Amino acid sequence: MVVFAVPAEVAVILLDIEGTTTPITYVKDTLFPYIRDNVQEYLRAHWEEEECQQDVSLLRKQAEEDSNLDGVVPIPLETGNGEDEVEQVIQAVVDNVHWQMSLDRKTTALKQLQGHMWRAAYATGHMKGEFFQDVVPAIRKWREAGMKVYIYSSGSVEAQKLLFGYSTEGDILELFDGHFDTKIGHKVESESYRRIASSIGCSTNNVLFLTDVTREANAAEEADMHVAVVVRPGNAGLTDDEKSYYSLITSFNELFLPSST
Ligand SMILES: CSCCC(=O)C(=O)COP(=O)(O)O
Ligand SMILES: [Mg+2]
Repeated sequence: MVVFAVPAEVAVILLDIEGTTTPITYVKDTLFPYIRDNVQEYLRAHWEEEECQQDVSLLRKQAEEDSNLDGVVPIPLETGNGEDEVEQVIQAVVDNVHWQMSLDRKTTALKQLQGHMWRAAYATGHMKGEFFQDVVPAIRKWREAGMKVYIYSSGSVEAQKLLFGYSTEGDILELFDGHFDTKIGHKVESESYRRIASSIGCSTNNVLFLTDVTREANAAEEADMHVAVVVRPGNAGLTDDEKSYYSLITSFNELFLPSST
């Protein structure tokens, strides 16, 4: 087994979700289809609620920022012109969400709506969060060794809490010291990692970030975090240069903590 020796200065392990703790197939075959199939019905059922209107406003603002992108679907303002107009706006939101998802965009607006939609699906037992089998035992071991463990995902903090709160392993939220999403900044920007360390109250070099995406690893490393790239079944392939540059792990069991015997 290949071993990644965690540097002694590391006190915090920061984890990505999709492709790191959780199979990409779970996200692509369970989480995302639920959104595609249910977004229209969800919007019709919740349209009058403040939370839903806030989600729509954020998506509208994002569509304005995206106006130069190919295929973007603008979301018109509702002027109070009756049910037909509401249906047209809902259809625009549905088309915008489908368009963003076809590109696997990680905008805060899309992720916020998705988090709100998954709430009902988890609470009714329709979905349960899934993890690679090494994940939960390893996190328990790290915590016993005194490590703090945080999540940083493009999925909204609410969506993260649902995934870990309603999972095949039960409610395992207690295993995490905190959660970050794109509200702190995008995962491919190094400033986001500086903000995370500052919010935790440590230096960036006290943090080890585990992710499947090399652009994220690169941004974290630029901020002076330690990184290892996680290679899991179903993840995107790495180039030869990436394979030789990054420390790679295929299981959390390959992390060797300084206190391990
Ligand atoms: C609860 S996370 C849902 C998955 C998701 O929406 C996503 O975009 C995953 O991105 P990650 O940053 O975890 O790779
Ligand atoms: Mg990922």
